[in-house]
Amino acid sequence: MSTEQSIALEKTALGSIVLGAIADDFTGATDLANNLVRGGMRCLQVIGVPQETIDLQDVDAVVIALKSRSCPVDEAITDSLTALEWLRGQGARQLFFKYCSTFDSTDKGNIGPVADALLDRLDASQTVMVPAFPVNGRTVYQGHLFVGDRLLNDSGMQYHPLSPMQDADLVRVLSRQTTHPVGLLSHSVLSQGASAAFDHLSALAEQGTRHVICDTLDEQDLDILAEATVLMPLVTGGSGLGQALPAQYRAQGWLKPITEPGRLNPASGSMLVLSGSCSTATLAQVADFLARHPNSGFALDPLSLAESDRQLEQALVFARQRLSEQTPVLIYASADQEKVSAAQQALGVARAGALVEEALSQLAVTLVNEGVGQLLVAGGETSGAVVSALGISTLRIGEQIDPGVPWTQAPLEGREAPLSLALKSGNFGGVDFFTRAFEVLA
Ligand SMILES: Nc1ncnc2c1ncn2[C@@H]1O[C@H](COP(=O)(O)OP(=O)(O)O)[C@@H](O)[C@H]1O
Ligand SMILES: O=C(O)[C@@H](O)C(=O)COP(=O)(O)O
Repeated sequence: MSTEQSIALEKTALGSIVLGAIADDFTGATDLANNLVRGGMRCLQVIGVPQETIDLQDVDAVVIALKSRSCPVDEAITDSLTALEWLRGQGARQLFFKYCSTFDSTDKGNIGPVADALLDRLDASQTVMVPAFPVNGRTVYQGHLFVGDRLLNDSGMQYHPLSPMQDADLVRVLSRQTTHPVGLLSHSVLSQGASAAFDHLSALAEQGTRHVICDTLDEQDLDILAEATVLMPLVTGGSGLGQALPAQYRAQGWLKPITEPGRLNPASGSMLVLSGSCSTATLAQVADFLARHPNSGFALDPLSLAESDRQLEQALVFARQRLSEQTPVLIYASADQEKVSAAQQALGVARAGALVEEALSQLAVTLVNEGVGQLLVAGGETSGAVVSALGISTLRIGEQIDPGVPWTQAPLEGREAPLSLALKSGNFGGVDFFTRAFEVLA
């Protein structure tokens, strides 16, 4: 650890929580919170930077969910720094900047600029970049990100509506987003263990290498990385590292023995799925749901939404009728690459996305008010829009449905029973996710 790192650590080592995390989207935040809970931490997820005092007495980790993945760079930096200051105010010993396991970003950012701003504010000289999430097939080798057996740029992510990933070489991708040197911790070093990894990071820090992309093939590599980086003021990456860090915090004596995660209240109310994700896994989940539940799905189209409110009203009528039959209902804008491109060409990328997010948010608010109690939202940006519209401020983490996606519960103003809510990352979950999720809850 460099002197700068130890000074920064000292500054953040005074208070109660162990880990403070800043997630660049809501599904990513839930994914990380889920893995921290699975690692034995008592974790609270908050939506945006809390404006009121929160009781953190029985909390080891706070994950702040931001909607900063696809917004303008300056906004992402400001929001992330505000979150950082709040977390430091709670005494976080380590900070974690959570982004997507598929490194979703553009040449402008926001991963590089936000990481730089956080490092500057912490007076720290280096951080690691560990996007891998092996249990969901995201691995990194020689700095190249794989999804299953495909390179990132051949995985479907090259067609993402907001952050198309057309380059799998993360050193090169990040080098376009920062003026600082980007290095690699290769698997050949990692396989020699935590002290070899630590020495390599220190040597790179001495040469001025600020960001280090880390190869990661499996859970064992994540354990090694967690051990090598536990004393860094700031780590960055996907939720895989989040599952490995708690054991290291425990080894440092920072955590109490493993606690049973608290159970959520029994779910109640009708079942609704809102999907604005166009990722490959979601498209298959939509198709599977429609095959299992004929006549229980309603498709939204941004081109129609742009014309008038008619389609939104029709969706509402449809949902009300089906929900009264006590079966899960799906309302989706999820569409294949061709349809998404057509909408984007006609309306612009931002407007097409915003129309869908706005429509799904309005439906969520109305239908939750009318009795939906079990809500599944597919898509990171989509979840950000829906959860914000519902005015939710905190989430308790419950049972995992599939790796990276737990059920959560959120208190809602003016309502006795909390809302059961699952926020599904675009590419996570088995093909029958939209059906099985409700069975898990039952
Ligand atoms: N049919 C469509 N045409 C254009 N954009 C769409 C369509 N359906 C959804 N979108 C937008 O695509 C984006 C998908 O992003 P997101 O919700 O983060 O999903 P994922 O988790 O799969 O990345 C959202 O902004 C959403 O509003
Ligand atoms: O790390 C991951 O892959 C997820 O936690 C995540 O951030 C996914 O984002 P979306 O696919 O946009 O939901």
